[in-house]
This record gives sequence, C-alpha cells and structure tokens, in this order.
Amino acid sequence: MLAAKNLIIDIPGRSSGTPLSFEIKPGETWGVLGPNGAGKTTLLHTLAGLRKPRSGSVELAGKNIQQLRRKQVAQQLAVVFQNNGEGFPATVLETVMIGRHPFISPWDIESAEDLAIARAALQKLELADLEHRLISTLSGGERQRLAIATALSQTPKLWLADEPSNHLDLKHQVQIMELLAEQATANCGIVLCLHDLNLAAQWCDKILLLYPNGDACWGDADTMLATPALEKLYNQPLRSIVSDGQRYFIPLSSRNSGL
Ligand SMILES: Nc1ncnc2c1ncn2[C@@H]1O[C@H](COP(=O)(O)OP(=O)(O)OP(=O)(O)O)[C@@H](O)[C@H]1O
Repeated sequence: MLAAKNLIIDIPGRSSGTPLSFEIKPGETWGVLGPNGAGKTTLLHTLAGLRKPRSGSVELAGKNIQQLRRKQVAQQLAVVFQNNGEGFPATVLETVMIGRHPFISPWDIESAEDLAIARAALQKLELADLEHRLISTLSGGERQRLAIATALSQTPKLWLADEPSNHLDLKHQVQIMELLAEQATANCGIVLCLHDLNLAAQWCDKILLLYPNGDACWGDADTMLATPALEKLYNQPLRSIVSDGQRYFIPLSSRNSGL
C-alpha cells in the first residue's frame, strides 16, 4: 500500500541515520514515536510525498510518490496536519468539502453525493450543527475534529495523522481513536505520530521509534513498547503497569517516583 524503501528523511544538518524500509499494509495501524524534534512530522510529510527524501523513496501502490500527481495521491491518501490554523476565511462546510476536491474535475462542481459524504463526515465528528460557522470561530478541539472530518470526507485508503488527539478532551480522543480503528477494520492503512504512549499501546499494531540522531527501529507493538527502549528514546524514566490485560506507561518524576 505505502512503502518506505531505504528512505532517509531530509532534516537539514542531521546525519542520515537508519534507512527506513517498511510497508504499511491495509488494516495496519502504525504509531510513530519519538521525542520533540526527532523527525516524526518530517517523516509523515515525506511519506505523504509533501517533502522530498534525502535518499531512497516512498512508493504508493507500487509507484514512486514523487512521480505521482498530487490529485492521484489525494485520491488515496489523507493527511491530518498538526496545526490546523485558519489559512483563509471559510465555513466549516466549505472546509470539509475540500476533502471531495480530489474527486471533482476542474470544470465540475460538487455533486449531491459529494455534499452527502461531507455532511456525513461532519455528523460523525459532531460538527453538523456548526456547518455555517467560520473556522476562525471554532475552538481548538472543534478545529481538530474538522481536520479529521475533512480527511474522512476524502474517503482515503491511507491516513497519515500528526497527533490526531491534539486539543481533544477524553471523550473525543476515544471517539477519534475508535474512528481510526474502524477505518483500519475497513482495510485502510493508518500512520499516527503520537506523544501519548498509552494511546500507542492501546491502538497501534506496529510501532516505529525515531531517535533525534536519525536512528530508528520498527516492528510489532508488543515487542517495540518495552520500558527500557522507551526510557532511552525519551531520556525519561518510566513505570509500566498492566491493568485488565492492557499496558500503561507512567513517566516518573520527583512527585511519583516513590509510587
Ligand atoms: N525547514 C527546516 N529547516 C531546518 N530545520 C528543520 C526544518 N524543518 C524541520 N527542521 C528541524 O527538523 C527536526 C525535526 O522536526 P519535526 O517537526 O519533524 O520533529 P517532530 O519529531 O515532529 O517534533 P515534535 O514532537 O516537536 O512535533 C527539528 O529539529 C526541526 O527544527
């Protein structure tokens, strides 16, 4: 579906590190973990074809993504960006309709079906009542849900989402992760940059650990989410506990290290 082939992401001034070679298969959810500045966003944008790699390639359905037209890419792959500031004045409905643009010919207008898909996405993200609101008037969490609704209206086969739970309260975090899990069950491939190890442990089948020097390793979540490896990754002591068969990680500090 989406494959990294000896991929080195291009971070100015950084050594090349480990070449990345992996494939995101239909139905898989990948979590990309690493400290601030490790290159998670750069990797996500490179996988989306928005940034050129330093070397190696990204293949979408067997073709080098850099050689595909953006419209072809957007018909298959949606990106949820980390910051969803307002670029230009637009309503919620106009914004979610952007997800339909890859499917509309330049000389055509949106069909009733496009509108129905966009409105269903707003409904799913509990934004239907806000469709006439300007995005500049939305709260941070509403804006994040709109970004996810826009990706949903794109009906992608692949989701690349940078911190999808950003700005969301607990209920909406669970809702978004459930939505992404539904998408995976429907055979989409999902890649998530995450800071929350507990979301990664709960929802991801595959994990890629990215270190600030460019080193990386990846594999099944069960084996990758080992406390010593994560402590080294974040340079932060952790405690891991298991409750109801689910693993949780707690960062240790002067307040709780005597737990
Ligand atoms: N255009 C650029 N020029 C110079 N350095 C850049 C550029 N783009 C990104 N960087 C640097 O590359 C590194 C990786 O950035 P990136 O945003 O990919 O990290 P990240 O792992 O997503 O971080 P965070 O967890 O803080 O979101 C950072 O040190 C950043 O400052």
